[in-house]
Amino acid sequence: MRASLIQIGVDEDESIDSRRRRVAALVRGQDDADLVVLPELWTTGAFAFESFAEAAEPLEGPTYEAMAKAASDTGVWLHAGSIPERDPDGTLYNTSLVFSPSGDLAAAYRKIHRFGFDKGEAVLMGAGAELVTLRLPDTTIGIATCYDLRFPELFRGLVDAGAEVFVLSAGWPERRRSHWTLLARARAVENQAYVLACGTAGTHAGVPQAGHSIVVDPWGEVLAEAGPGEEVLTVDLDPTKVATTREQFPALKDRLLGLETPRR
Ligand SMILES: NC(=O)CCC(=O)C(=O)O
Repeated sequence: MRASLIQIGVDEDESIDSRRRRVAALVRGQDDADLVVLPELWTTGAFAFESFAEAAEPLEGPTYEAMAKAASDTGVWLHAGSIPERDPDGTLYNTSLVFSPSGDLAAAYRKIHRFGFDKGEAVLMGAGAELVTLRLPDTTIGIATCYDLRFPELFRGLVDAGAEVFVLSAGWPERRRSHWTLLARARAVENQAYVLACGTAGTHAGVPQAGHSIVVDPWGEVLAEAGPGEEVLTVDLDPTKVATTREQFPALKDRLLGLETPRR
């Protein structure tokens, strides 16, 4: 299974419309991939809080339309990153969209852990309440967004729901890049799962982005890591490695706490 993570440069000198067209063209260039992954809130930038309300879209808004078409034109599964979604009741959500190769919406995930403590996303957006997994032809993906990476219980929940590959869109800042790499590897090791973590490059709202999108295997080895700029990171995964790792080193079976306590 080939995955391409498109680490988009998100700077303020490019309009949202122009970036949307550019990203659609980048997706269309990945026709040898099975799964293409985009970052969090790449239309506005994850830290451009002031622009969320104005840029918010209904679920089936312009980004949905452009990405559904890009997925079907290219014939790939497309995790289109997240959009600032405006629910019909007016609430904003940080919502990730996944399209099938025919351009149908296969999954939508509203970010559960909102970043910003008592400001920014944490006060401007509502919290999602549902874990989301999706069966692809060769594996089951579990979806998470950026700050979620700090909450291991979310990933355990995804494992209990069958996830073998975590797909995480992010807009992670350079300031905390060491946490990004460490946490991506930790989530892979503790869950014996692949982690595909796609971030942004560039600077928006005065916050330099970390880049360094990363793919980690179920043993915690880094298979590929991007640099700081805009880049496409392509990697071949072997989904059977998840089951093999879990059989050969069955630590997940020794869980004693939680909802699904195995008995041996
Ligand atoms: N957009 C985010 O969720 C940022 C998360 C972050 O900066 C951190 O966890 O550190």
